[in-house]
This record gives sequence, C-alpha cells and structure tokens, in this order.
Amino acid sequence: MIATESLSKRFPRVTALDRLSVDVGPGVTGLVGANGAGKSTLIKILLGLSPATEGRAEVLGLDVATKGGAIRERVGYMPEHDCLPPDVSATEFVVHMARMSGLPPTAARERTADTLRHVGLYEERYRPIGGYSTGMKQRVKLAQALVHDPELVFLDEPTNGLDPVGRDEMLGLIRRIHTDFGISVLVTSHLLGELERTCDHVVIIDGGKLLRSSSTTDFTQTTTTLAIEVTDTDDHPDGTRAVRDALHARGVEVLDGSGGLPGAGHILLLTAQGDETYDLVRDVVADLGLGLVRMEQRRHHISEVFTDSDQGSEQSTEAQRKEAVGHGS
Ligand SMILES: Nc1ncnc2c1ncn2[C@@H]1O[C@H](COP(=O)(O)OP(=O)(O)OP(=O)(O)O)[C@@H](O)[C@H]1O
Repeated sequence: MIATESLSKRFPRVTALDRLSVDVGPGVTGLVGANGAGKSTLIKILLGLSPATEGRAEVLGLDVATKGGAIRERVGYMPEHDCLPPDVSATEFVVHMARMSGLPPTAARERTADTLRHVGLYEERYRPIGGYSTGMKQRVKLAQALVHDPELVFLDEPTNGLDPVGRDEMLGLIRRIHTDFGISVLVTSHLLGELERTCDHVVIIDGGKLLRSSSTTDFTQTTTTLAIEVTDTDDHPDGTRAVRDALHARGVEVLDGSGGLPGAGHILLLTAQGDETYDLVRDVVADLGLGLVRMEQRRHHISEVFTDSDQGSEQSTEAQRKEAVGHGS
C-alpha cells in the first residue's frame, strides 16, 4: 500500500523526516510518534501535497512526486486540525466533498447519507457544523475522507480532543472501516496504547526516524513472565503471601503484580524458567491447600516495548516521550 525509501524532509530549522524507509501493507496501520515526530509531514508527502527533500515514496504503486492527483482520487484524508466551515450542515459539506471527488449529484447524496450513518451522525446532519461537539466534528472529517469510497485512508490524530468514551467510539469506527468496507487505514496517534486494540501493524517514528515497524502481535508477544492468582483459605487468609513465601523459600523471586492498580493486589509475577516453573507453582499451591485461580503468561503492552526500544533517541524530549507513553496505557 505504501512504500518509502530513504525519505527525508528538511525545513530550514528542522529535519522533519530523516531517511525514513518503511513498507505498509493492507489492514489498519498505526503511525505513532510524539508531537513533532514527523507524522503529519509524512502524510502530506504521501498525498503528493508537499515535496520530499530526498528519497522516494509510493502509494498504491503510484509515485508521490508525479502522481499526487491520482493518489488523492484513491486515498481519503482526514486532516488533524479543525478545517470545517461552521455555517453549513454536515450533509451539505460532505455532499460538496463527494462532488469535488468527482461523484455525480445523486451518487454524492446517496454516498453522503450512507457515510454519515456509518460514522453515527443522524438527525444532527442537517444542523450547521458550527454548533457541533468536537466528537461530531471529528466524525464529519472522517465522513468526508470516506465518501468517495477510497482504497486507503489517512487519518491524522482522529482521537484528538475526544474524551475516553469518544475515543473508544472513534477507534471502533476506525476498525470497522477496514472490517466492514475493506478500506485500509493509516492512522496517526501520539498515544501508543490506544493503537494496540485497533491496529494490525504499528510503525513508530521519532525525530523523523524509523524506530520500529512490526505487527501488533509481535509488539505484544508473550513474555516468560507468569502471572499467578490464588484463593485464600482459613489456614492461609492471605494465600498470595503464603505462595510468595513458599516460592521464595525455594529460591524463586516473585514480584507483586498489582503495579499500584487498585483491585490488582492479588497477582504475583515471576519469571518462568521452563515447564519446571509451572510444575513448581502447581505443587506449591496444592501443598498449601489453596485454589489456583489463574496462571498465565503475561503479554507486553506496546507502551512497555516503546519505552524499552526508545533508548538512545536524540531528538525527542523526555517530556514528549512520557506524554506518548503515559497517556496511552
Ligand atoms: N511547514 C513547516 N515549516 C517548518 N517546520 C515544519 C513545517 N511543518 C512541520 N514542521 C516541523 O517539522 C517537525 C515535524 O512536524 P509534524 O507536524 O510532521 O509532526 P507530527 O508528528 O505530525 O506532530 P503533531 O502531531 O504535533 O503535528 C516539527 O518539528 C514541526 O515543527
């Protein structure tokens, strides 16, 4: 779907993209990076709206340097910033955008109605956009990106400004763009965690450089960390502690798995050394007469991986990194 080769974009004072080479296939792909990482710059180059300083890129097999018009016919774009006219309704605006994309009047009206229904705008679609909430405006921007039935859409920070419920709804909509319509998606975010559930593939950039590109499952691959939860009994009113002490006595280091989270204080974490560790836990729990509620391999969260792999980055500030990691988990 997208291929870049040593793509660079230099502004007088800043290098926004620095020899970025990445391939993006079909499906939902997250493009993640802190503010200023170069996400919007990359999208503008891929749409043929801004020339690269060096390197090359193709979208749907078309060269961005020479085929911008053809790319924009087949690709939808939801820009990051508010760009909606306040005095017209969602219906009028989206019909207009459909007509701009070349749809005849009747098809434009039909596609607009379908698309606005898909993004969840119903009666409100006849009211002026100026009175819409942020979430409704984001939906209008999404609708205009989809109305001409593109093969691929670029969504630039679609969850910006949304509360947690609005963000979840938007992420659900994004997922369905692919599952219901087969349209591939490139979605940017500075919130790493939210892409874990939504994307098949994640590309992380930092200071215009590629940090990592891999499937979401590779990011969150199972670790050798075991999470254990046990019941309490009259003999052992604190079963968790009894197991921890018993394992400790056998030379196994055990960590408190609560991570400071309320309600998660009864999870123990330990590093599995092979099948023996499973057997040992089973025997210890049985010897104490406790019930084993759970013993499972723990999965990484993307944000943990990012923290690990982001060592040595020169250009992003610690504050940006914390923002990108912290908000997402
Ligand atoms: N037209 C421009 N002129 C000068 N510098 C620019 C221009 N556009 C972007 N930049 C700079 O390039 C860098 C990358 O910006 P870009 O907007 O691509 O980042 P981003 O990852 O999309 O972040 P954000 O989400 O904050 O927009 C930033 O340092 C930005 O200030």
